[in-house]
Amino acid sequence: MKKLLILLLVPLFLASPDQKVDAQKTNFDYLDIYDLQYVDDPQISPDGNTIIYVRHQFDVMTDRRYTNLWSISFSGDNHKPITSGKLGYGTPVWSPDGSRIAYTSSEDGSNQVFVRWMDSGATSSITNLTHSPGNLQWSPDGTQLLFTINIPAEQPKIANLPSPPEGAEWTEGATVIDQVYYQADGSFDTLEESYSHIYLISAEGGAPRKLTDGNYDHSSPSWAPDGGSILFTADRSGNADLDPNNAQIYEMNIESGEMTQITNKRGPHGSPKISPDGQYIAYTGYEDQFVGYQLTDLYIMNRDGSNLQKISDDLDMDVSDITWANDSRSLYFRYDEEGNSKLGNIRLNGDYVTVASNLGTSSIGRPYGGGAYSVADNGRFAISLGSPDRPTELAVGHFPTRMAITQLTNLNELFTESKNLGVTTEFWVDSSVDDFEIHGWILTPPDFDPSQQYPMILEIHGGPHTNYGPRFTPELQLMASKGYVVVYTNPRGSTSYSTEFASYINQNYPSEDHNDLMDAVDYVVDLGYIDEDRLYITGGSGGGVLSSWAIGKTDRFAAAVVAKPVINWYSFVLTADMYPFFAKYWFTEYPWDDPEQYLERSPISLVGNVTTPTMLLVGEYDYRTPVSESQQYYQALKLRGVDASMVKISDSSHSIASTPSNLIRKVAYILGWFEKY
Ligand SMILES: CSCC[C@H](NC=O)C(=O)N[C@@H](CC(C)C)C(=O)N[C@@H](Cc1ccccc1)C(=O)O
Repeated sequence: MKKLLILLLVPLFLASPDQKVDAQKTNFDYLDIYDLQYVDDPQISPDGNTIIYVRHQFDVMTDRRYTNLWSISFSGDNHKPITSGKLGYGTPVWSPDGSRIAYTSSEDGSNQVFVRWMDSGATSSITNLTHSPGNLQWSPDGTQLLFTINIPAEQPKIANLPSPPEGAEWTEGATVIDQVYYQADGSFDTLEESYSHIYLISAEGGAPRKLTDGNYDHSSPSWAPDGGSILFTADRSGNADLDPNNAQIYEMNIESGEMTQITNKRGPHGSPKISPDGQYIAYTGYEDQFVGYQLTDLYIMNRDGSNLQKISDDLDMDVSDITWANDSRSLYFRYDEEGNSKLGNIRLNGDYVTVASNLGTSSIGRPYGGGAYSVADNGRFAISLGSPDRPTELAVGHFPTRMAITQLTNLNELFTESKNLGVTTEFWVDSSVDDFEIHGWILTPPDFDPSQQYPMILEIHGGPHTNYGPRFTPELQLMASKGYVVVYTNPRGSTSYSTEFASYINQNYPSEDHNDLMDAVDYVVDLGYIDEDRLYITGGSGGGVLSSWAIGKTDRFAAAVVAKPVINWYSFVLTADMYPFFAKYWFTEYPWDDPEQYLERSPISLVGNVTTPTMLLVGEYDYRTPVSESQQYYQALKLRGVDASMVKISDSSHSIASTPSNLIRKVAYILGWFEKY
């Protein structure tokens, strides 16, 4: 196994002014997507000696992503598969003594919990569930496992219908909906009303015991170190659907089932975890101000909820994925800083340090943040390590000794050795509106020569409270490999800079984020290698909002592809899957009470200015930004006589990139449209 040493903070990737292509290599192309392999969810054993990780691969024949579990030692030796085949294995968790792992798999046809004894390799499914398990957690003594499943509630019955005569072929029937959430992006069928409940099962199998009840969702279970109780979050007010963002922390005694509510401030209380010494509870969240962006902080409190303290005051970046250090004196956490996904360690007094940078995800789409890690009792850790130049690999380190991060896998070595990729260069530009500086990246084509003139694509991220960064992005690499300079930025509203920057667009979106995008375009055009007659603009979701807004404000773009946009906030909040959240947090009134507020921020209000040839592109089953949003814009453009087309991607939700062929279609239609103009 070849080991690569990576410095703790990898310096930023500056493009050489003149990129040389290797004649032995070929440019990255559509079908190459199927050859990529990604490391995800690395789980280090409690003694820090072995890492189990999830390997993602793609099957060109079935067009599916499949996952298997692999094992490797901390030294990089003994790299071997735990599972194989295309059935899907994931969410591995080590037993506290490191003798077993539990994981989920659909090997038996439906998703079940499996346990594997690591010394012998003996493996067995220990459940026989009718619904998929999640959130697997070993009890501290290793005898039991907690998990959650979604249990359907009783369905409404409004009509007494006659049965068809025997042998008759009638139409399917009707779908009766009376719950608040009846569609969720990613689930193509209408949702059944269901609630997430916590179950306990012996690690050797048998009948599971249901711990929670009622028509409430119970999430994020975790054990107390003595194994006598568990923590979880739930909104048991009875109004959780229409009044989101208000889950509280509960402690339940395992033996008696007695439940105590520990928190009561209005707002989300995420992932509660008890310190190994049993003294504190840590959780992530905020006190709800009913606006779109609210910084997620890290809190600690005593076991009974007293002495609540926010310990992440100095960070000003969202905290997620917390893990107590073994000595109960600090916590590990994930955060994004200036478009870079990081692992940090924070002491109880709020002092924090970066443990590792450049964490990566398994996305084949655009360069959004994220990543995964785990930490052993002795401070050894494993991360999913990203880079702009290759898919995510596995890396390890040792926090107490500040050991340099060591990359253990090189699953994509042959891929990177045989492909010419675009090169990512960072830039900052002063805002033309105020004192903010706007961060962006230029992805230049493999054979880039700055003395030549290139077409340019501005690609805009969604969220809007997310961030792009110098991360591997097959979607944008495909555009670069076809000869485009691709520019992407983090306009105001993006996370990973400051609360002030992210919350600027609270109930004010889109606004000066548009100016930030244009400042970035001006900056890159001024570098001298962009053909100003071939400026193109695209973006998805929130990026669809901003790209349609932009062509209503300027005609500088030769063509636009507006992907899965919101075009009309009034119709959006009454058709989108998460409508209670959007209506209550992104606007101050309901649409019928203040339609002006909705219209003035809707791209449809500017469609009368648009002359730019525009393609709409949307997944046929997009329930986040419904197809009707794209249709409104398409029909308005047609009525105005503007060149327009609309591409509906079959079998696609909002996450078009979750199926490789749909991602390929998305890029091919975007580039096909731009080539026309
Ligand atoms: C609690 S915030 C809910 C909004 C959510 N945020 C996640 O990023 C979201 O879906 N935002 C949309 C725009 C909104 C519906 C107007 C969005 O821009 N999505 C982004 C990010 C994303 C990527 C993959 C799956 C879900 C969201 C996008 O599609 O690029």
